[in-house]
Amino acid sequence: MEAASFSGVLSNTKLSGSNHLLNSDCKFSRSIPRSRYIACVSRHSSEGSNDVDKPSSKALVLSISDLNNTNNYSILKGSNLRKNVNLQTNCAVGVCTFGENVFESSRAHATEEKLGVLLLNLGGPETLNDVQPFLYNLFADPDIIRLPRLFKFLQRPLATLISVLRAPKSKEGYASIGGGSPLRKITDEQADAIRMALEAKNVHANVYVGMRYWYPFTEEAIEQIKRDRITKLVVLPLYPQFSISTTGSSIRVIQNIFRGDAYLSRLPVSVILSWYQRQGYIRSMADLIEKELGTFAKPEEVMIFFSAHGVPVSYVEDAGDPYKDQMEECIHLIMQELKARGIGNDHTLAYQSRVGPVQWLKPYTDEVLVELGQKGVKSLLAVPISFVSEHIETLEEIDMEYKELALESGIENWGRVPALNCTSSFITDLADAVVEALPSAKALSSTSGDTAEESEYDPFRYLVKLFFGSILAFVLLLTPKVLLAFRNHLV
Ligand SMILES: C=CC1=C(C)c2cc3[nH]c(cc4nc(cc5[nH]c(cc1n2)c(C)c5CCC(=O)O)C(CCC(=O)O)=C4C)c(C)c3C=C
Ligand SMILES: [Fe+2]
Repeated sequence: MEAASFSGVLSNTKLSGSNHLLNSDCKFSRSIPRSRYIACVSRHSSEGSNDVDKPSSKALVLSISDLNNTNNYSILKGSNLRKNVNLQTNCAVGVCTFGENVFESSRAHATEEKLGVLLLNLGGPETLNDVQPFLYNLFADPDIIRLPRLFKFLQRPLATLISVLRAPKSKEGYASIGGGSPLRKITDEQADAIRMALEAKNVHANVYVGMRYWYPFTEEAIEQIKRDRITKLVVLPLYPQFSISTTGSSIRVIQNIFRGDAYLSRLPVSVILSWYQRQGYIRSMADLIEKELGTFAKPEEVMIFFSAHGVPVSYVEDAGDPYKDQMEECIHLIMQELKARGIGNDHTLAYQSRVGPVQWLKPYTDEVLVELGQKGVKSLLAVPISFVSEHIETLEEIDMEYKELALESGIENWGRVPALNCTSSFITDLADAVVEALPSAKALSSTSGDTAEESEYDPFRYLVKLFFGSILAFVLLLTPKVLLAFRNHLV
């Protein structure tokens, strides 16, 4: 097989403003400078191929640009990003390295290499008391509530308002699955399993877990990485598909921390941006689906129902989030794999878990379930596809809410594919992804120089914007339509 190498640049520019994690007892309630980043991944290989594991000769350039500043990814739309998403189909793993083109790559190490793997995940409340502060952290993330620049100052008050309004409904959900999220436990188990799978390949690594919105926070994991004097790091988000709201948000946090730290900015790092196209993952998903189909009396009549976590349409259409394209590609690859095994069931994709009064990716899971029931579909297998661990949206939303809705709508036989969790073929594949990412690890910038945005910072302009922004926000928030929308969609 032709060897492929990945190279890229992940450069950032500091902006005025700050991010806060403000849950009451969070150790990291400190200002973290915001940054925007441009991540480019290019791939070089001398031979093209359609095989998932054999990269084509075209360079892959995946750019993620200007998250905070323009609040959109529009400069990528229709050009690089669309092209790249298609190219990524043939790519074994999308790897991004920090700073390669800009800064000198890491020199050979005189000291012994100490490998670290940082698993990124969302995090979830462990008790019902954690729910509101967890939601606060989530809604305070500018990659989750994407406010226009003029309204950025409303991020935290809005996060407080929405988290307080949403908390009772969320608490009910977490109460019904045992009083908290299983995410931390499962992710710890996955970390352990990946460490052992690497050991089996004679690769010795410390594996860390960094959550975006709850303990152990990404900041804590990075502190530990520093204490352990890791000399090379692979960052592996536990989201198969890239979204601004998941992998994008976590990478931004890492970048902000790394660029301000002398040790970290010199640490060679590879970031695996997405891995939904890896054969090991596709085959593991197909295995689970095949096994679960076997539990139905008439497996060939079962509708395979992929239910993906939704994102607001504006992420995809205005900000260029590749999530929808990657999701469709991912499902195509799984269905291809099933077909190769002689399984030709009908399938469909819908999006679940919408929050708030904006348009989310369609079709919506609840609406499609009703339609399928009305059309006479009798057997349905739900496949959660955005996430690789059991969590509230599989255990409560799919297993309870959607199941009930499906049965009410005329579907008689219901099944659900379990999350991959620690499935060994899947864990082995993630370990392979880590090993493949190692050669492209490069150090992030050690230069921090002021950026255009910083030098453009003008306190007078800021105050004027704040003044008019506040008036506009006040008027908007009091609009009966907005108030009603909040009430209907959050509680
Ligand atoms: C409001 C915007 C949200 C976006 C955008 C979003 C994207 C997104 N989320 C996941 C995965 C998970 N989300 C989880 C919980 C969760 N997500 C949101 C909101 C958005 N998610 C909320 C408010 C919550 C809390 C639960 C609730 O109140 O409904 C979780 C569960 C964690 C757990 O506790 O078990 C996961 C996992 C993806 C993959 C994604 C975009 C692609
Ligand atoms: Fe979510």
